[in-house]
Order: sequence, then structure tokens, then C-alpha cells
Amino acid sequence: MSISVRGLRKAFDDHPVLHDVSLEIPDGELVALLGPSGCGKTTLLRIIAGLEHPDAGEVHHGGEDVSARSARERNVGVVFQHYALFRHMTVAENVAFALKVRKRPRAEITPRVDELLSLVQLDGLRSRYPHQLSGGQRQRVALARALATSPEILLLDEPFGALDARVRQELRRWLRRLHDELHVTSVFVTHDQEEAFEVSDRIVLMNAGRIEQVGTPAQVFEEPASPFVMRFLGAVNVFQGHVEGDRAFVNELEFAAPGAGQRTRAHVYVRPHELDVHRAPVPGSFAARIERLVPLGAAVRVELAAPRFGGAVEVELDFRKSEALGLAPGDAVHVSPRRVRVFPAHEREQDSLTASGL
Ligand SMILES: Nc1ncnc2c1ncn2[C@@H]1O[C@H](COP(=O)(O)OP(=O)(O)OP(=O)(O)O)[C@@H](O)[C@H]1O
Repeated sequence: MSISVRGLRKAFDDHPVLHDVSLEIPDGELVALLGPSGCGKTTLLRIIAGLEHPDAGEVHHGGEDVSARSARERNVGVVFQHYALFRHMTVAENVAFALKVRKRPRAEITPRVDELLSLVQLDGLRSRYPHQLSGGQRQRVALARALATSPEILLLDEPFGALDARVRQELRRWLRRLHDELHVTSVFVTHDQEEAFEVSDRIVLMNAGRIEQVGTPAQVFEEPASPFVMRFLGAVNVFQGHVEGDRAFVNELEFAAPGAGQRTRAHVYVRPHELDVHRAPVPGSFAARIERLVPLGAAVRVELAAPRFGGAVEVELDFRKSEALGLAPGDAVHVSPRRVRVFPAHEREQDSLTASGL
């Protein structure tokens, strides 16, 4: 079932949390709401669920305006970070709960619970109580319980947030497979980029109550719509310069910046893996000195000092390439960007750059 939110606004105690948020989620998609803590992800999810009411705007499920309906009437499945399982009920009783409340006949409940427990691969644990389960198993019970009434929308709020890294990783792969099997339109909240990238069809990037960009993981990573998205999704070097015409300039370096227009200050962003290191100057390179080499498994992080290019510069090189170049701390080298992204320098962005010491 598709989800559409239009012009949502929400404030808590006069403090605006969502500013005019609109979003379309097609039927069957798995979407991540990604953004820093406090940007409004959970509030948006709760409004879609009907657990919170917006000050303005509408929510449509399957093309129907459900804004006035309670959470119960929307038939959505919800999973929270902290497994809200009933402690005095067994796994099977927890999963059956929503069906019992809806007074479904026993002949329907028993096979449905069996089916759900097999779906979440917990068939053997039906008689256990929540305290006899691991965190990952509890979250799978919570998911089976959320799916019991066959909701057409599944909403998950940091479902793996309380689990350790390895279990998290297993569960997100499992969630993706489950979604491929069921195709229930699903929205999950996370502040973990890796999780959003691994699990979702599309990512909704939020910042301070607004949507910055919606796109596939590849789109938001390769074509970030704003400096915020560029900086939020992984490490980045930022060079101060200016744009003029359709070119960007940082000291003697020049880059394409289509549509830049009038001369104005700009920031040139380069990801560490999009910089090359050379022993001799090449066209478009700048001089730097190696400060530190940090092995990262298959790659090496080369930390450089380049005083004319904002001080510290970070490059991520293939391990073999760094070996072939025989790099060592103290070496004078030349660095050239393979790909840059240019954004005009806004005051707000300038403030945050200064604040983070770049
Ligand atoms: N019931 C509430 N009453 C008052 N303020 C609230 C309430 N719920 C959320 N807020 C505030 O609204 C803002 C957005 O909260 P929200 O939980 O939606 O953010 P989030 O992006 O999900 O953050 P996190 O990743 O930390 O969970 C925060 O400043 C939060 O303190």
C-alpha cells in the first residue's frame, strides 16, 4: 500500500520539529528515514502510524486520506527499538495477541501464529518467555507480532538500535530478505548510514525537520543534493574557493561547475577515495606532505598536510596502490582529485564548517 504525506507540520511546545514535509512512498517499497539525532525521523514515522497527530498536513495510505483515523484503524504494523513484548506471555502468545484482541477464531489464530513463527525462523522457541530470548530473537518476535494482522504497511523505529553490531548486521540482511518475500510497504528509522544503505530501496535524508533528499542509496551517495547530504554520508574533504561562470577555483586548481553563474564563494567537496596520490606533479594536482598512514584492511587512509588547501587532507587509497607508491610519513607527494562536487558557500554552511574545524 502506498504512503503519501503532504505538507506535514509539527511542533512540540512551540518548538517546530517538522516543517512542511511531503513524501511519496510507492507500494511495496522499503524506505529508510535517515538523519542525525533529533531531526524528526521518529515524529514523521509516528505521524504515518497515527500515533502522533500533525499540526497541519495530510497522511494518505493507498490513496485514501487517513489523517483522521486512529493508529488502530490504519492497520499498520509497528516495531519499536525496545521490544515491547509482554513479559508474562510466551512467544506464541505475544504473536497471537493482536489476533485475540480482534476476536479472531482459534482455528485461524493457531495456523497464522505457526506461519509467522516460521517466517521469522523462531518455530522452535514458541513456548519461551521474552526473558529466555536473545535481543535479536526478541526483535524477530516483535516483527512477527507486528505482522500478525497482515498489515499493508510496516513501520520500524530503530528496530535494531539496541542490539550489538554483529546481531544488527545479521538482522538487517534478514529484514531485507523478509521484505523481498512479503513486499509490505515498509518505512524504518535509522541514524546508521550503513544500515540504511544495506537495507533500503530508497533513502529519505532528513535534517532539522526537513527532507534534504530522497533517492536510491547510489543516488544520494553519488549525487548529493546539498552540502548536508555530502557531509552526512561519509568522510569528505572541503576546500574553500569560488565559482565563476561554469568553473570553480581553489587556488591554482580549476574544476567544472556547470551553471555556477556569478562570482561567489564556494566549497569544493572531495571524498577521500576520489583523490589520487602521485610522486610527481600531474595536471590538476597540489602539493602535500604525508603525516600518517592508517591501515584500514583493503585500503589505507593517508592523512596529509596541505597548508594552502585548508590544512588537513584525507585520502583513501587501495592498499596495493599505497604499497606500490612506497608511501611513508614525511614524504612530499602530489594529490589530484578525480571527482569534485561544488556548492556555493551559504552563511549557514560556513558556520557549520567553522564549527567543525574545517
Ligand atoms: N513528545 C514530545 N514532546 C516534546 N518534544 C518532543 C516529543 N517528541 C519528540 N520531541 C522533540 O522533537 C525533536 C525530534 O524528535 P524525533 O524523535 O522525531 O527525532 P529523531 O530524528 O527520531 O531523533 P533520534 O534519532 O534521536 O530518535 C527532538 O528535538 C525531540 O526532543
